Amino acid sequence: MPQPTKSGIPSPSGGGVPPMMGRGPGGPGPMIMNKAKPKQASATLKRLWSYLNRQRWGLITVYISTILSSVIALIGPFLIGKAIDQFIMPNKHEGFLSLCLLMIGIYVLGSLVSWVQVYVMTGVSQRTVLELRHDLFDKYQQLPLRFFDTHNTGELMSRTTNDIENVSNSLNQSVTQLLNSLIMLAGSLVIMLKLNVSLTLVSMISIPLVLLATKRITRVTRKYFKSQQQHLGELNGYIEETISGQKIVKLFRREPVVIQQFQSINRNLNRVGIKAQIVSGLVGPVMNMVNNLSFALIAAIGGWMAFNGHTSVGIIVSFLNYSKQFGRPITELANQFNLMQSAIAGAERVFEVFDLKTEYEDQSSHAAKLDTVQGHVEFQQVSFGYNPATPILKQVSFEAAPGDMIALVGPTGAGKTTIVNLLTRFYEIDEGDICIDGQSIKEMDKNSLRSKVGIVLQDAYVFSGSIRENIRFGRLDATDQEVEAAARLANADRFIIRLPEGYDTILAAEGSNISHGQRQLLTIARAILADPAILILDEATSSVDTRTEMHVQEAMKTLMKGRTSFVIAHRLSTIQDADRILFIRDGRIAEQGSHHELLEAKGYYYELYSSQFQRAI
Ligand SMILES: Nc1ncnc2c1ncn2[C@@H]1O[C@H](COP(=O)(O)OP(=O)(O)OP(=O)(O)O)[C@@H](O)[C@H]1O
Repeated sequence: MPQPTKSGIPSPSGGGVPPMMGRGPGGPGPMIMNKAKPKQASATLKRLWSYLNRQRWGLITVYISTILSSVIALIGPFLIGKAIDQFIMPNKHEGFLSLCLLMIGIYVLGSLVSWVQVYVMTGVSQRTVLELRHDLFDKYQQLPLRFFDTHNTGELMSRTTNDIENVSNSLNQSVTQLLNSLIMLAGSLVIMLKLNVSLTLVSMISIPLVLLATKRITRVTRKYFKSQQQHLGELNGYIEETISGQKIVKLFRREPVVIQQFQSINRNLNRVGIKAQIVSGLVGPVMNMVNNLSFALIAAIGGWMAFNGHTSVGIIVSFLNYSKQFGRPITELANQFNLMQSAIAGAERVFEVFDLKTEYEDQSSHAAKLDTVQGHVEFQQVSFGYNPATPILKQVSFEAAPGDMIALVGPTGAGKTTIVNLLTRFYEIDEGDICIDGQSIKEMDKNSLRSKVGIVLQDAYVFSGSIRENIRFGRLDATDQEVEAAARLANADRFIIRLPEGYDTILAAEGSNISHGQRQLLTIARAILADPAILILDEATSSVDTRTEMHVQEAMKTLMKGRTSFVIAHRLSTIQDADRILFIRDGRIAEQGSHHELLEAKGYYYELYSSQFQRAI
């Protein structure tokens, strides 16, 4: 079972520059986002709508309650006008109380319906973002490692949290308000036309002004909102890297540099944030100004008409109320369009990930599922580069018989890890072929292939959770007895039973409460439990003490028994009895043979061996 790696990027070696200094989102490779043509806002909205529309019944309830509350709001001013013209002006008391009670009843009902609308809409929008978050996380699990090489963790987290949160906030308000505004607009217009046509025409002067201003402002706000989200992603990425690399930051006393770099990213975010807020904040005052001007104009003209007996005071009061109601939805529509820009910006960043190809997309539905694997592995003229422009492996060919132990040695950066990365199809080869038991891995189902290949990485990765859960990650249906048996075979049992909580000890994030060697033993136990036919071992002997090293070596030997194993060896002492040693140099197999054959050949291996065991020769 392949172990999850945090990323495909080789872990920082602790050089003079902390890992977070140069790396940001983006970089070379074909899996980069944000380079695609900017999506049309309407296409994004349509996609967002398809998510929202999955809550059909909730939405229908929202529509009905919105229509009801809007109609109730439309009836109010009509009744006020009626009260003035029929009761107050003629000084008539009979029936006035009933009208007042009717008005109170209608407003109470209006509030109740609004509450239902808010309640249901909150559920609808929350479920929508729940699905969005689920689909995004699901997508992350299906993207090839290449994607994670070029995007940093914090930035991806930002998409899952901030961007989706933005969508949620906007959806919650916009859907109901948009509908409400449209109904109010249409309703007010119809009633106003009925009340007074010329005054209605005066009210409509503001519409083109509002439309023009909204169009201008929203275009700019969407750009700034998206930029704000991008900068926030960058900021989160930087925080994540700096916190993961705290040890190195402290060791190299780079706190001031890190703070300074953070400050620079923070300022950029602040700059864009201010712009986004200022521009979007313009909408309210601009709309209010237009509406107030139009209100004053109607009041003046209407007042003049009432003085001259062209219409009644009640009608003018009703009309003024409607003209306010007519102006409000226009302002709100403008505001909602503006707010929607933030949702669109967030959704665009989420959909960008959705549009990436998963690593299973090219896989044919007839891809072979492996049953039992003997473990015969053959590399045939394999060439590969992470980036097509820089080939890393060149024409690599070798063969391993079932149960063989193949050691890969050679200088750093020669391509040893790359060779094993290809065996699990973490990356696809450019040329040549890799066959397991005579069948090309290209034709195999990836999951099935990976279930036959176990990896124990140098950078032993454990999850937060109990020790038992961590070992069981190798095979989810394993019983407690099987988990413990695997731990015993891996020599991990000794340290586990000495812990106060034993197998139920909870490991902190990334296993920081146990030692590196212990983490390694756990990952060996995990691989034993998974029982793969083929094994990849990235030897980690440098960071553990001699006793632990002995335990790790012993456990690895147990693990390798009866399996085809590929061992990336850093110390040559451990691989002398390998069936074949491949000396990798500059992406090619420079030499291959047994330990003795290679010593006799007096080539690269001999040189390396001599430098490590000068006295032994
Ligand atoms: N994910 C990646 N994206 C791009 N280039 C990579 C990636 N991983 C490795 N490389 C490059 O590929 C080359 C081979 O790296 P690889 O990790 O296979 O070397 P290695 O022999 O395992 O080295 P080491 O002994 O230091 O682990 C190096 O030049 C490295 O920079």
